[in-house]
Order: sequence, then C-alpha cells, then structure tokens
Amino acid sequence: MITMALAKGRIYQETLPFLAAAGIYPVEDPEKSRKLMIATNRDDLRIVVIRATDVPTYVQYGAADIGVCGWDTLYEHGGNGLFIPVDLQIAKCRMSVAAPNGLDYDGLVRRGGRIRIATKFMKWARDYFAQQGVHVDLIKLYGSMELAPIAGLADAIVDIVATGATLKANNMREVRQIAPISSRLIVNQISMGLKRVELSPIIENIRKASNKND
Ligand SMILES: Nc1ncnc2c1ncn2[C@@H]1O[C@H](COP(=O)(O)OP(=O)(O)OP(=O)(O)O)[C@@H](O)[C@H]1O
Ligand SMILES: O=P(O)(O)OC[C@H]1O[C@H](OP(=O)(O)OP(=O)(O)O)[C@H](O)[C@@H]1O
Repeated sequence: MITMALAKGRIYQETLPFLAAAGIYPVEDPEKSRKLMIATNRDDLRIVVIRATDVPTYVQYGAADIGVCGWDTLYEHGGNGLFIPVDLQIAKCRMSVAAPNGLDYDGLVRRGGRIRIATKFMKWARDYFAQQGVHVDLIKLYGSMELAPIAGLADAIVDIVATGATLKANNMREVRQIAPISSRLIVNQISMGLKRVELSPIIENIRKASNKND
C-alpha cells in the first residue's frame, strides 16, 4: 500500500492534474467530504488529507510515503528524511519581508538597531536575517501576520506574498524578497528504497507532467 499526504485548499486542486498524469484519481473530493483518508481508483494507493504544515512530518516518519507541500513549509520543517524529486511549479508565491508604508525600513536596517519581526516562519526569518547581518527579535505568530505592525506588536513581518493584495489592504509593502516559493513532490527516503518499484513510475509520470508545463 502506498500512502500519499495532501493538504486541502490551494495545493490540492493544483495537484490533481499531476495525479491524473500518474493514473491516480481520488474517489472523493476532500473539500466536500469529512473523511481524512480517501481511496483512489488504485487499490494500492490511498490519500491522507492533512494540514499543509503537517505534510512533511507525515512523510518524514513514513506515515505517508509521498506527498506534496510548499517550499515555505518544507524549508521550515528542515527536510530530514525526505527526498525532493520534483518541483511542480504550482501554488507559486514568495517569502518576503513586509513593512508598513510609513516605516523607513532601509533606515532602520542602516542604523543597525534591533528590528521586531512577527512571523510564523521562524527558521526562514532566523536564517535570512543572520545571513544579512541584521539584528532582529522574532515573535512567533500562527496567522494574520499583517495585523502585527498595525497593532504595534512588531515593526515588520516575514510572510508569503502572492498578488500583494493582503499587504495593500493593510497599508503595507514588500521591502525585501527572500525567496521564490512553489510546491514540491516529497518522498520518504526509506520508502524510496523499499517501494521503489511502485513509487518510481508515479514520480516519473509526475516529473514528465511538470516538464510539459515548463
Ligand atoms: N496567497 C498564496 N498564493 C499562492 N500560494 C500560496 C499562498 N499562500 C500560501 N501559498 C502556498 O500554498 C501552501 C498551502 O497554503 P494553505 O493556505 O493551503 O495552507 P496554510 O494555511 O499555509 O497551512 P496550514 O493550513 O497548515 O496552516 C503554502 O505552504 C504555500 O506554499
Ligand atoms: O499576496 P496575497 O495574494 O494577498 O497572498 C498573501 C496572503 O496569503 C497567505 O495567507 P492565506 O490566505 O493562506 O491565509 P492564512 O495564512 O491564514 O492561511 C499569506 O499569509 C498572506 O496573508
């Protein structure tokens, strides 16, 4: 049996064409069903539907053999025990530093004082500011990062930006782009050895479908 970990929402819909390319069709729509484990047209392949941030954890520990998750989530997780064979080029966005329109972010950086950053991406923020030599105090949040500067909790945020609409609606702007983000196919390294015969064709068909989109 092969178990695939997928998250509801953005990534799920964009992943379906890649599953179809590998001959995999879920029998139910997880957006409509309350079921957390979904069968597919293949007796030997099932899908577990979990939070986006839990996908790398399920695959790392082998509770799922294969999964799809954003590079933002994957980098934050650390990638232990994971093989990352394909960039699907879906759910594209970027990791950025954003600040209120009224804040002189460049001046703040130049003066070398400590900057208060709110984020749910602690590793991204820690690594980025360390590499830039910028002193920061990080404040961990679990959502609505854009509220933190408005409410006076932080000077700036590290978060995902796609269209920029959320920043604009909250009188903020992108002041630095940290990295482009897209979703990746991830595979448990031990499964890759033990279930190579079953997993290889799935990975190769998904890889071919992603090359066609280039
Ligand atoms: N606005 C966006 N536009 C495009 N892709 C995005 C956007 N926001 C997030 N993503 C990508 O889609 C992935 C899943 O996002 P989604 O909103 O479904 O989950 P999440 O809310 O970040 O995770 P969780 O539900 O575990 O908190 C993210 O990891 C990221 O790679
Ligand atoms: O640039 P935009 O197109 O406006 O997209 C950016 C927004 O998308 C993400 O939030 P999401 O909608 O996933 O909400 P969540 O973080 O609460 O899950 C992110 O945290 C931003 O708030």
